[in-house]
Amino acid sequence: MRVTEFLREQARDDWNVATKHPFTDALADGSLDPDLMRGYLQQDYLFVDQFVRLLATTIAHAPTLADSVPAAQFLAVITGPENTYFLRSFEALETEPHAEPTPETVAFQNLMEEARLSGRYEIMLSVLVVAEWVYLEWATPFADRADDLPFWLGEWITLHCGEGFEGVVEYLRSQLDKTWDGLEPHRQAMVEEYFAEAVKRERAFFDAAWAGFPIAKAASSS
Ligand SMILES: Cc1ncc(CN)c(N)n1
Repeated sequence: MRVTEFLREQARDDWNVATKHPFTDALADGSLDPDLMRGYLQQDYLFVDQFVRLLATTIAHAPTLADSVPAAQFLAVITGPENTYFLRSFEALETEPHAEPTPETVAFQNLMEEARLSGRYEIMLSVLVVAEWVYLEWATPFADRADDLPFWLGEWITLHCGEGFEGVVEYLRSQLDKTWDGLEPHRQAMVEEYFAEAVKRERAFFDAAWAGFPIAKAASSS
C-alpha cells in the first residue's frame, strides 16, 4: 500500500464525510442555495490566500528543480484561472470578496501557516495532499454535470477534476510517498498528525459551509 493510501485509511471516517458531503452533493445537482455558495466562496478565498503561501514555500523546499516544476505550474493555475473564477463568481453572485474569517477558516489557515513555518517539506506536503486529494475525490464523480450548471457551480467542479488535476494530486502524493522512507519515526509520526488534522479541518469546513457561513456585505460608502 502506498504511504498516502495508508495515511488516508487512518483518517477514513473524516475522509468519507469530507468527500461525500451534502454541501458538494447540492452544489453538483444545482440545488445549493446561492447564499450558501456566497458564504463558502468568501471563506474559501481566505483559504486560498494562505494556500498560495504554503505552495510557494513548498516549491522552495523541493529537493530538485524537477521536483518543483509541477508545483510551480499548479501555483500558476491557482493564481490564474482559479483566482479569476473567484472574482467572476463574486461579481455574478453580487457578493463582496472580503470577509472576516470564521473559526473553521482560521483553523485551516493556522494549519497551513504552521506547516509553512515548520520548514519541513513532508509537513507542507501532508497538508497540500489532503487539500487537493479531498477535492479531487468529491469532484470526480460529478465531472459530467458541470456543463448544465451555472459557471460558479460548474467551474468549481471542473477546476477539481480531469487529467490535469489528477496529475497534480498524483505528483503531490508521489512527493510525499518518496520523502517518507527517509524520515525518522518521530518525523513520520508528525506527517500522520498533520495529515489527519488536515482531513478533520476539511470536514469541519464543509460542515460549516453547509450550516451556512455568515455573508459579509460591502461597507456602505455613506
Ligand atoms: C478548504 C479548501 N480545501 C481545499 C481546496 C482545494 N484547493 C479548497 N479550495 N478549499
